[in-house]
Amino acid sequence: MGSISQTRCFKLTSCNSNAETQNMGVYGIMLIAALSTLLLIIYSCSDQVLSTRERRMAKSREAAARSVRKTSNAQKRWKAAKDVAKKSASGLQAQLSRTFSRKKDVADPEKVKILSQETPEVDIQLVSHSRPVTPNMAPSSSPVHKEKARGSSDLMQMMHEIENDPDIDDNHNLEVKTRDKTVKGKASKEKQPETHSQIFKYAYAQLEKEKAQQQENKDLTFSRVVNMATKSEQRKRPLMEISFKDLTLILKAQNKIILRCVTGKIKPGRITAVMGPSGAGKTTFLSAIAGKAFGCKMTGSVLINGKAESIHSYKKIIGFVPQDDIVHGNLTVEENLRFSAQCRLPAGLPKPDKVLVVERVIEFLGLQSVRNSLVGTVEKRGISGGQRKRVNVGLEMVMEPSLLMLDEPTSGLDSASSQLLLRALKQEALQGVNICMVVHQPSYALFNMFDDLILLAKGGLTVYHGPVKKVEEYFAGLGISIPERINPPDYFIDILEGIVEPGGSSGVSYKDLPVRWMLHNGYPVPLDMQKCAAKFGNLTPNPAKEIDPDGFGHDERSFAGELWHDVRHVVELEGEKIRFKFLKSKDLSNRETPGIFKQYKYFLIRIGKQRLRESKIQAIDYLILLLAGACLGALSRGNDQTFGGAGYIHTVIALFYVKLRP
Ligand SMILES: Nc1ncnc2c1ncn2[C@@H]1O[C@H](COP(=O)(O)OP(=O)(O)OP(=O)(O)O)[C@@H](O)[C@H]1O
Repeated sequence: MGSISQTRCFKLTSCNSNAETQNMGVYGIMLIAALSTLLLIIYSCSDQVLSTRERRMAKSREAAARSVRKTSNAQKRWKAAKDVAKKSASGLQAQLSRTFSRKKDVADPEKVKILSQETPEVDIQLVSHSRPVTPNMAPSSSPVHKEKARGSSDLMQMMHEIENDPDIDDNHNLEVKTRDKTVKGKASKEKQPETHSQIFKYAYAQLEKEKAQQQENKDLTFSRVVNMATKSEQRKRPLMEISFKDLTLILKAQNKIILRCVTGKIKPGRITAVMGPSGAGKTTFLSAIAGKAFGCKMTGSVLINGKAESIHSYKKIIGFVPQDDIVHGNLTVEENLRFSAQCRLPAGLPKPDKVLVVERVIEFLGLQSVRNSLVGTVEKRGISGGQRKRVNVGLEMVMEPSLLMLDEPTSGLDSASSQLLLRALKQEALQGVNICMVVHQPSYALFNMFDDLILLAKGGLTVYHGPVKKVEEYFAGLGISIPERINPPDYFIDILEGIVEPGGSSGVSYKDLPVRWMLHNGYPVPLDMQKCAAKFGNLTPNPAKEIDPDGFGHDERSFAGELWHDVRHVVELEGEKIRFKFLKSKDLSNRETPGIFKQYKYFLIRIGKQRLRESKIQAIDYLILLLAGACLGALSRGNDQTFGGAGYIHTVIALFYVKLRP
């Protein structure tokens, strides 16, 4: 009698096919074990791959920075020594010429007159050292004189050599010697630095040079600084002056006016602050200038460099920093900036110059200490709020814009961080960038760092637009003087909010201020404001078009009519956004950014990095899924009739479970 017990078959090749005895469970367990191990490896090593790579890069960058710093310090010491040598040389000259003249006086009183005429020539000859000192000028008889003259001659020789030494460059045109080749400044002209270390040496050398230049500029007049800035080696940016006339914006959905009759100009090389009470239309104003006021009907005109062109034609050289974050939380500070620079700087710009731009922005914004830190997400904390704000601004600064608009970049920052940001923006303005930013009640120190001010009242009306230095004078002219120990911007906002009654003899109410501004500049006053204008004895001969400030066309609509209006508005709004994103208007920016494939490549690299950083979370997800699948699979055995359908269902349930996980 043979045994009826079945032996389990583990080896597929030796089993009868489809035999009941095939033990597939073992293969399942092996597969699950292998996958779990792989996921555990990913979980524990994914961060390591990136961080090891970053550490290596950081090391080579730091070495490059150290080497450049060392060279720069050596040059500074050399310059100082040269200055001292120059000083002693001129001291010696003065002494020599004094001695010569005295000698001549004593030796030949007849020649005093002639000598006094010739002395300057002696000096010139000594300084230039182009000709030997003639015997009749330098007495040769005295050994002391001979010694002095020789000393002076040697010194001048040395000076001359220093001046003409090609290896020593006053302008810190640093020569970066690497193991295999020499990388000279100005990468775009010379041979390109190739390795990571060479590129950083080049970038840091340029930065040192710029710093030295700034140091020299400190003592110069403003016009000379501007002159030098425009002559500097940094690429010149096209200048953009934006003038706007009677700019009025009406919210289509609610037929509500949110900006009214705003007239003025924002200029290149200046920082304009837009201030006003909450809801005054500051963000709307910025959006209108940037061509991003979606869902609004805009009237009036916006001119670019005096021409009626579409602002969209300059999209590539306009930076816009919105109130909300635009940074990627799971990238480091440097990666965020680099990605923005790669996609938005001119395609033809050599890589070292792109690195230089990023390094310059990191330096300006004081982000060196957190350059390798993750920006951070809700789940994973990263850099501080203030640093995050600065990275937001940096994302737009690295694209080297000509017009930079910022919506409340200093909100939530302490005074020191705000000033640091403003100083960085001042540097940008020196490059001819037109900067316009919304600020909320800045400190007095910060307020004085702006060049121009646009003060808006509720309803989007202008109260003042002009230099910051003249705002107090203007209000004083209206009889509004700022009380002592009160911060002027705080006082203006309090008046415009209606919290504080403007003092003084004029009896001006905050509601009168927009009309006063219109009358002050001779702008046409809208009909509905004429009554107010009459109070001040002025009526404009050509009043502006009448608009109902609280909206217009309050026609009663049926429910269907209202629904149709809303749907049409939503469709129009989306259409505007799509047109803005995808429709190409004539490009007048004169900048060729990387093509679609190159941008896609950068995008893939960025996504790859982000996924790798998220892989810890993903690995846990898949591990849970795997274990859930294994447990549920074990409960339901597949056979020829069901094809393991129940197992699939359980797997789908497990997948849902994983995806629903917070
Ligand atoms: N798309 C929109 N939909 C509805 N209302 C809008 C829209 N855009 C602007 N507004 C309204 O227009 C007015 C001005 O808004 P805006 O954001 O420009 O003000 P703000 O001065 O920047 O305010 P804050 O200082 O509080 O940011 C507000 O009353 C706002 O509600």
